[in-house]
Amino acid sequence: MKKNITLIGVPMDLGQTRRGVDMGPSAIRYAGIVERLKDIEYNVLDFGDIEIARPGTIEETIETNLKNLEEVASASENLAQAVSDVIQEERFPLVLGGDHSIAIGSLAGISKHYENLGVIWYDAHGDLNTADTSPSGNIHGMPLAASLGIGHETLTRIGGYEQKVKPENIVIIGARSLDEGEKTLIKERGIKVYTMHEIDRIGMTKVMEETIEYLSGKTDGVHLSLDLDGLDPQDAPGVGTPVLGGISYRESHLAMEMLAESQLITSAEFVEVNPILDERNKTATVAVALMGSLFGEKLL
Ligand SMILES: NC(=[NH2+])NCCC[C@H](N)C(=O)O
Ligand SMILES: [Mn+2]
Ligand SMILES: [Mn+2]
Repeated sequence: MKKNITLIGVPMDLGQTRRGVDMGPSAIRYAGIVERLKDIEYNVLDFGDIEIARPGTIEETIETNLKNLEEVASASENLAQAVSDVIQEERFPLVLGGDHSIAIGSLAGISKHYENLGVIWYDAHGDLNTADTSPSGNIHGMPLAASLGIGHETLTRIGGYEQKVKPENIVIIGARSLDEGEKTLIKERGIKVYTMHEIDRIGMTKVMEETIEYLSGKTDGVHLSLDLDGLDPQDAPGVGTPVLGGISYRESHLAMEMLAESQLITSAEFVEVNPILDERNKTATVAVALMGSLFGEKLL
């Protein structure tokens, strides 16, 4: 992994309806991410935050059931540019959310630098909805579909090009809440998914070994998109859409450590930290600890 990291905060809460997730980047900084990475010898720059328009301030020109579409699209374009610039400077982009809709912008900025980008989607959800299949109209339930080039044009065309990731280059880990349309898409496109069933059954060690093996042969870079709700709500309570029966804190550390060893990850984002719903900044603290492991922190 590269020794230079640039943090990009994305105080976005318009991809869903629970306020507070826009404070995620501050909470993660407060939990000590910069010091943590400097302690393990990284050169860390903090880019600051991407500007997010207040809801309703951009003129609505598109007829749609998607909430805050114009504002999410505008922030995504800005994020894509910032992330792309960081890669151009040969630094590792570490994006701090914000709700998961920001992955649309991250992937738009990252993918043009790779022929065959891999994506690890660590999440309770698939985030594979479109305007037609979404039960909520919340864009944070759509970023993976949009990045496949499926869904509303405004979202699939961010960055000026259509498909950011191929279905065979995606691995979803931790799934336990999928809508019907998402299940259909997973089957039709052949997306690899480790649900909680597989994690319980074969264990996180095997899940990560297989994931690393699956992606290392065919990708020239791998983006980790980690939604804190992939973890069990007991370990990460500060999230807007918690689902019982998730990945434990320990399993998650193991996963990050194995990714660090593999040296496969070339960009990452940690999303859905909502300090208002949290217990004494626990979820941001967990996020920082996981980032430590992802970047090679060791006890001894
Ligand atoms: N990034 C997230 N937390 N996504 C939750 C999505 C929940 C639900 N599947 C929806 O589309 O509304
Ligand atoms: Mn989720
Ligand atoms: Mn998600």
